[in-house]
Order: sequence, then C-alpha cells, then structure tokens
Amino acid sequence: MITRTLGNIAAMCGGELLASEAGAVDTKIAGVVTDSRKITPACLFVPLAGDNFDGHHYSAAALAAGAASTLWQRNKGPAPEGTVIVVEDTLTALQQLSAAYLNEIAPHVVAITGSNGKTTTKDIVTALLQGQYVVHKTQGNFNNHIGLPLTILAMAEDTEIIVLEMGMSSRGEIALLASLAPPDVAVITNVGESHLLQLGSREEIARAKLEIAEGLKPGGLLIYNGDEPLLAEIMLEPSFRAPEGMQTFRFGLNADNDDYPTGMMSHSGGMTFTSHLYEEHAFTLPLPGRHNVINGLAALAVARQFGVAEESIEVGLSTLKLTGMRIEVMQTASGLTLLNDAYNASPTSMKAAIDVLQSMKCSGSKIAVLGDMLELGPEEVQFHQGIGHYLDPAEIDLVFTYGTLASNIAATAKQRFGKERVFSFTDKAALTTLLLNICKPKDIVLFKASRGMKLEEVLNNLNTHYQT
Ligand SMILES: CC(=O)N[C@H]1[C@@H](OP(=O)(O)OP(=O)(O)OC[C@H]2O[C@@H](n3ccc(=O)[nH]c3=O)[C@H](O)[C@@H]2O)O[C@H](CO)[C@@H](O)[C@@H]1O[C@H](C)C(=O)N[C@@H](C)C(=O)N[C@H](CCC(=O)N[C@@H](CCC[C@@H](N)C(=O)O)C(=O)O)C(=O)O
Ligand SMILES: Nc1ncnc2c1ncn2[C@@H]1O[C@H](COP(=O)(O)OP(=O)(O)OP(=O)(O)O)[C@@H](O)[C@H]1O
Ligand SMILES: C[C@@H](N)C(=O)N[C@H](C)C(=O)O
Repeated sequence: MITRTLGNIAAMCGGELLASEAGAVDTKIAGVVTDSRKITPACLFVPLAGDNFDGHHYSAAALAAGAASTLWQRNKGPAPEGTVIVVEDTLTALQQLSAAYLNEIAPHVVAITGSNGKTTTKDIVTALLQGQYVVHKTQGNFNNHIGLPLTILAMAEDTEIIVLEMGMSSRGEIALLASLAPPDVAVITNVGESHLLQLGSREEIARAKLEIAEGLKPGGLLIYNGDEPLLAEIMLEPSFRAPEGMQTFRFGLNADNDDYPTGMMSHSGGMTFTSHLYEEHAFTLPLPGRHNVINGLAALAVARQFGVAEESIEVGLSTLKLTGMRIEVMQTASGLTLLNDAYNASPTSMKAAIDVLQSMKCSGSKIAVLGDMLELGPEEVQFHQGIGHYLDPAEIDLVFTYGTLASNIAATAKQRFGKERVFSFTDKAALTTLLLNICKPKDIVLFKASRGMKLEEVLNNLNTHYQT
C-alpha cells in the first residue's frame, strides 16, 4: 500500500497542506481509508460524499482514531483541527493520487472488463501470473471510480503486474478508469445485458466496453471475445480511436478465433479442456461451466503475453483462489449440493448457470432457485420470460422463483413444467421453509439472482440446516 510523506501526497493529488505542527510535511502516511469506522494507524482519510453520508462529517473522528491526516474539500467549510490537505474535490483527488502512485510504481497494467466474467477472469489471470511475477489484483468487486483507485493505492511498492477490473454502468466510465490506469493489456470478456437499463442497447454496452481499448497504451494488446460481432463491427467504424500499434487477440468458442476450445469435459472437479493453441496439454479449471473455459482462454492469452510457459499453466491453475458466489459448488454435510451463483445475474449469466445445472449428474432432484435480474430496462419482463422458456423440464425437476420480476420465469416455466413443479415467492422466509421441506440429500440446488436480491441469505439458511 501507498506510504508517502504528507508533502508528497499533497503534490500527488494537487492539494494544499495545512500543517498543524512543524515537520508535518515529512509525516509519513500508510495507506488510504474512506470509511472512518475502518481507520488504520497513520492512514490518510479521504472523505467522500455518498448517497447516504458525507464522509466530511467524520474527518475529525478519523483523526481522533489515528489517521495521520485527512483530505478536506474546499467547499465543505472550515477544516477540522489537525493536519489537513485541502483539495477542490476529494473524489478527484483520490483518483489523481492513485494515478500518480501507479505512475511511480509503474507495474504492467492488465485491465479486464465485460458484462460477465471480470472477477472470475481476474482470479484466473492472477493465478497464472503469480508464479513468475509480483501481482496485485482487484479485491472482491472493487471495479468502479472509487474501487479502482483504492485498489491501486493498496498496491505494494514491488508490484510488477496489477490486474484491474474495470466496471461500468454508463458510457465514459471505463474511459475514466482507463485514463487513471492505461492498460498494457485489456480484456473484454463478453457483451451481455448487464446495465441495459442505463445503456439502452447491447451496442451501447459494447461501445462502453471498447473504451478500454481506446485507453490502451500505444502498442497495447486487446484480448476480446471474438464470438461477439458487435465488438469487431464497432472497431471498424471511423469513430473508433484505436491506439497506435494496437494488437488484437480473439478468443471464444468459434474456430475462427485465435484460440478456441478443441475439447471440454465437465467433471466433479470442474472443467478439463484443450484449446487450439494448447493441443498438447489438457488444463483443468476448478470451476464448472463452459463459460468458465472461455474465461480461461482469455486468461491464457494474458499469461502468454507475459511469457508464462505452457508447462507452468497447470501449476498456475492449481493455485487459483476464486472469489466466492460465482457458480461456487458447496457440499453440505448431509450430501446436498448447493450451487452458489448468487453474486449477480443477467440473462447471459443465468443461462450459463442453468446450463451447468442441467449438465450435472444427479441421483436426487435438480432444483433451480432463480431471483430477479435487475437493471435490464424496458424489456425486463421479456428477459425473465425467456429464462422460463430456457429451463428444460427434462433436465430440471423443480423451479422456485424469488421476486416480482422472477415470477415471470415461473409463469412461463409452468407452461411446460406444470404448476406442481414451479413455485413463486416474494418472501424469503416462505421460500426457505418450502425448500427445507423439499430438499433431500443428493439433490442439487442452484441459487442465482442479481446482487440486490441477496439470495445468498436463503442459501445460507439451507447450508446451515443441512450441516447435520
Ligand atoms: C462511497 C462508498 O464507498 N460507499 C460505500 C458505503 O455506502 P454507504 O451508503 O454506507 O455510505 P455513503 O456512500 O453514503 O457514504 C459516503 C462515505 O462516507 C463514509 N462514511 C460513512 C459513515 C461513517 O460513519 N463514516 C464514513 O466514513 C463511507 O465510508 C463513504 O466513503 O458502504 C456500502 C456498504 O459497504 C458500500 O457498498 C458503498 O460502496 C459504494 C457502492 C462503492 O462504489 N464502493 C466502491 C469501493 C466499489 O467499487 N464497490 C463495489 C461495487 C462497484 C459496482 O457496483 N460496480 C458495477 C459497475 C460500475 C457501476 C458504476 N456506475 C457505479 O456507480 O458503481 C458492477 O456492475 O460491478 C463493491 O462494493 O462491490
Ligand atoms: N463468460 C461468461 N459468460 C456468462 N456468464 C458468466 C461468464 N463468466 C462468469 N459468468 C457468470 O456471471 C456472474 C458474475 O461472474 P463474475 O463476478 O466473474 O463477473 P463480473 O463481470 O465481475 O460480474 P459483475 O459485473 O456482476 O461484478 C456469475 O454468475 C458467473 O458464473
Ligand atoms: C450496482 C451494480 N453494480 C449491480 O451489481 N447491479 C445489479 C444488477 C444489482 O444491483 O443487483
């Protein structure tokens, strides 16, 4: 994490140091914190104005709790007692500080965006690179205008490669993130439906994702999903501003890509696959689903760019530490299998999860528990109805839905499953009670919904109950 003197910090973020004592300019800070309830010794507190609180109300408390200094936005009135760095805008200052720190450490930058798979692909890339390099990566899902700067500022001084998730829900957001951390290598995992509400069309989503390409350093490499025609089409438009010497690499299922699977096998340990560029080696991902093989191909392309030898890949994959709740397979003590895919959902990722459930061997019942998919815009009902049609009554035994939008999944599923196999809820307690009455050891239960539904609360109740 960043350790610099207050004089350095003021210069790096364009602030004015108001020293409360002689020598304060040489006081060293250790790390940056934006929550006064999580102060660490000698940190720099950065107050941010949010939807529910204004961090400036907590600057004095932060200093009292051990922060070495606090930024202070000029238009917020008199600064608190203590050593303060006054700035025009604290969020902008946080971003400028992170860009300056990144420039000083100067690691290679790998940036990953896409509607689905950013976090998973980031985890796989990190596993492949960390055997040869000092790697720092986005923690959890810190992928926006606040999370990315915090990720950079948490980087150690000896970092050689930083792997950054770049998320968006509007045009221009990825352009900003790429300006703070211009990538050497950029990955676009796919173009789905996430944030259609704000973007309006999949084409606009694709244009937003391609901002990461326009932000590449000269000669940088764009690794993108070649199965998505929108990306190649937009890159051919005169308005697309490709950086000088931009290289490209296409991955995907189709054989016209630079790399594609030549064999895939699903098993209890995950997915084993071979690919066009690695015909001699079968690699194993400890993750189910062919969508994760596609994520794996993107990650392999990154590793190849940094000279990771084919012989090192299997070892790298064996060190993979996956962020939870992304098709995470959980076994209860009683033998019930829970597929925890509750972190987020959009039609593309929900279909991918259903594919996993429908392809699994099961001596009990296969049960899908599906919740609302949010931020899909005016066609949200149709998207949910489409999921109802996608469910195969020959492969899935019972369907439970949670949420108002998800009731459209139930309504269309009933047409082929029959009403005795489909249950619709808007209350988690009632959903939990029926699941507890129905689920038996050997069953497999998939949980999937958007983040806002917090469907893991139901999964956790089952997990607790079935531990005996
Ligand atoms: C600003 C902030 O960090 N807020 C977090 C806070 O929210 P809360 O509502 O409680 O507080 P406020 O934001 O109103 O508070 C303002 C600040 O005041 C601080 N504070 C408050 C009380 C107090 O006593 N002392 C204080 O110091 C407070 O800490 C604030 O700094 O807590 C929530 C619960 O933990 C957090 O969720 C909330 O974080 C916000 C949402 C945030 O943006 N956090 C980033 C670090 C981040 O990266 N979060 C990611 C999610 C990112 C994401 O959604 N990505 C999208 C794509 C990008 C969309 C983009 N347009 C966008 O707007 O984000 C995606 O699809 O992936 C994460 O947490 O996973
Ligand atoms: N390539 C893919 N195609 C379809 N679904 C995917 C793909 N990769 C991951 N998923 C699914 O999408 C969901 C989110 O995965 P992950 O967190 O890796 O993506 P993300 O882009 O970081 O998501 P978010 O933007 O919601 O944070 C999970 O359900 C996961 O199983
Ligand atoms: C907040 C945004 N990153 C997100 O995850 N949206 C989903 C759809 C949600 O809020 O559930």
